[in-house]
Amino acid sequence: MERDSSPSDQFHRYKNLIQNGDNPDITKERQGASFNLYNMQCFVYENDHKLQRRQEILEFVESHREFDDPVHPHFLNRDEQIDRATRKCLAMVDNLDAIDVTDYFDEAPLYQLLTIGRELHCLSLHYGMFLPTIQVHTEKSLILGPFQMAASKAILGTFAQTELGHGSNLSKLETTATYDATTKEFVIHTPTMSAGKWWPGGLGKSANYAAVMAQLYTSGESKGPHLFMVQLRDNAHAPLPGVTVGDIGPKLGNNANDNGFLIFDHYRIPRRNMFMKYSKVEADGTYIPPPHAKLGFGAMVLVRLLMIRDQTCQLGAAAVIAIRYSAVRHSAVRQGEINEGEGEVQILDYRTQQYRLLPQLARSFPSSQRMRSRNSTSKYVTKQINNNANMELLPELHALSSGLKAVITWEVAQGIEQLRLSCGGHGYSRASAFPDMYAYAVGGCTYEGENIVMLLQVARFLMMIAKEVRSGNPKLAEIAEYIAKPDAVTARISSWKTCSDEDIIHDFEAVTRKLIFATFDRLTTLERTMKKKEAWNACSIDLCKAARMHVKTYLVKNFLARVRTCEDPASRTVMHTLAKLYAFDLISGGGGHFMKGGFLSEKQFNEVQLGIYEMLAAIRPDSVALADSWAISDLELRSVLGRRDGNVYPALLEWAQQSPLNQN
Ligand SMILES: CCCCCCCC(=O)SCCNC(=O)CCNC(=O)[C@H](O)C(C)(C)COP(=O)(O)OP(=O)(O)OC[C@H]1O[C@@H](n2cnc3c(N)ncnc32)[C@H](O)[C@@H]1OP(=O)(O)O
Ligand SMILES: Cc1cc2nc3c(=O)[nH]c(=O)nc-3n(C[C@H](O)[C@H](O)[C@H](O)COP(=O)(O)OP(=O)(O)OC[C@H]3O[C@@H](n4cnc5c(N)ncnc54)[C@H](O)[C@@H]3O)c2cc1C
Repeated sequence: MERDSSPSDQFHRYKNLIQNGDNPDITKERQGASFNLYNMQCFVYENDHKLQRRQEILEFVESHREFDDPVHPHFLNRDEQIDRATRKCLAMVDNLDAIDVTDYFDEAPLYQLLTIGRELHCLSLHYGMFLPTIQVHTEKSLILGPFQMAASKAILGTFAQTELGHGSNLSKLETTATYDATTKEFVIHTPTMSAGKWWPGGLGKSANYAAVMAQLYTSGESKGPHLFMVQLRDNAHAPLPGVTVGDIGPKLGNNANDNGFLIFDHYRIPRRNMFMKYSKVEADGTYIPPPHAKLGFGAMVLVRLLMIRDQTCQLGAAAVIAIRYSAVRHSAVRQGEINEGEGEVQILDYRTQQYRLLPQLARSFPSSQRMRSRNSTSKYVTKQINNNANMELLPELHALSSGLKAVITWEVAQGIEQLRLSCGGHGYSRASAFPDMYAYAVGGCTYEGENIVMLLQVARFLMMIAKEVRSGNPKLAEIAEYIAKPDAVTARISSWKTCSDEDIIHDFEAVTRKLIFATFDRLTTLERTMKKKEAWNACSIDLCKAARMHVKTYLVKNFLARVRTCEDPASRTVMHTLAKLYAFDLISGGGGHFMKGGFLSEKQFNEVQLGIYEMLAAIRPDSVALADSWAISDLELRSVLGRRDGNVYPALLEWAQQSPLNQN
């Protein structure tokens, strides 16, 4: 039987209805902004040079055909996804001149987003961890060879640390590297099933080398986990004898990445393949320890810092999508009319919708800003370690990177989910980009240090500071100076219009201090009757709460400080309101901590709630322009719902048209 019309015909009939030009609602929103978009974008990206570089990189990618996608990636199967990502990846690294490759925080991630998209791929670990491991852990005199080979892709590597049985607890890893002084080799071995490496990205099919974390044994003694450079596959890419390797199968996301497993059977590598910048094994087997026991974990610290910025940008992009969509979407049901009879409203006008969107938008700014200065802190710390063997800043950097990683990846993942829900049914479609964003972001809560485990590392640092403060002889890191300030009995917060930045900071610091000392007192009391580790476990929920609050206080202080540097008054005004919304929303969410002991009165708490509602109304007219201030191109956003021109419905039809089910 002949059909009236194919899906394709029907689609083309609709396509004729596509309007030319931008959606009028979104244009009107842009015209109503209270600030100059360019000035705001310069503030967000710190200067116009960075903004200009974003545009140049976009133009470069758009003008190179090898970055095109003949088929929309959403409609590919896993093999095709891996092929596509690999092809793009190679094109990307063949054109590295387009970017400043040393700019890990801005240009490199942007370039990758524009070329491949939002997912880990076959070379993510090569560039994200293998190269940094070589940089951080190879002796200066030896670095050139391996670095050049890795940089030129003569070898492709991954970072193989996690095992089937142990991921967080590095001290219990089971893979062994036993030094044989007679042959001057290490024997790498997987002694049990749980010792098999599991998860390393790019290991399944792509990598021919790995930085392998293994327990070092020399002269019959165990020396703890150390890193080794291990060749896994030969020139024909077949696994070498003694190496069993493969892919671990599909995951929640990042399926273009071939995460893999790895088993060693008494596999021998030369002595020089141990990464010996900090600790060494001499030819006769003598062990030389590192200047600081945890220097071997340096590459992880660097990647945690990189993740913070990258993940925050995902939240920014998710907020852009949801805000733009909320400006073009109208509520069609009668109860959706705010004033009956006046017709449908933009969903952006619902206060509940603003409450879903704007705190997430606010959340996306502070951590992205701070990462720029964290970048210089990490460079400074690395320099100190390299030049002077100065380890003093290491605990601070570890606590800060672990804490920010844990708080931000969690907030980003939750934020993306909230923003997805705010887009109703269309948020559930992959066309929106939310499912891919969420899958990417939520992985960050686990990899590079499971979030709770990371918070407990921050708590260790805070308990150490609390102990020093109580002993009256504190040696305080900059991020912890407030812990030694005198107690405050009452909160200062008042109406959002009148309360100062100092008032907000005062209250955050006071509440965090109380939380830290209450936890410290509970811990020390329990330690009188329990073993230390049992007492720690009994207190661990409070320890995590204190750690989270410490990180949030840090973020609030830095957001407010950054806003003060904004030179354009109109941009500063709206950013300041956004920073206050961020702080007030945190107080509202953490009300229990603030109201404990009557620190924040009920009247003040009501002011906070009312302040949030009023700030939502104040920011509402600027919300689309604020989303635009992220300066994210459509290619980077990869979302039908978030397109700049707001022409969502025809684009959704066009996207669905590519489904293989519609091809016959
Ligand atoms: C593009 C890139 C994509 C990335 C993809 C993902 C790649 C990966 O996931 S790779 C695998 C990542 N794995 C991890 O992150 C594992 C997480 N676990 C760890 O880091 C550790 O086991 C950890 C920190 C939890 C505990 O370490 P452990 O040796 O047991 O130490 P612990 O006994 O708790 O603490 C010892 C001391 O060392 C300190 N310390 C621990 N780590 C560090 C560090 N990195 N730097 C400085 N100090 C540190 C602690 O602060 C503590 O100090 P103190 O005694 O003064 O309080
Ligand atoms: C997408 C993805 C990519 C990855 N890529 C790599 C890679 O390239 N290379 C690599 O080596 N690894 C990689 N991993 C592994 C990753 O680093 C580990 O999964 C991560 O470190 C957590 O370890 P785990 O899986 O053993 O979790 P576990 O430690 O088993 O955690 C399970 C639960 O136990 C809790 N827990 C564990 N220890 C404690 C504690 N001391 N106190 C309180 N609670 C605790 C955790 O909070 C969590 O709730 C990847 C993982 C994912 C998901």
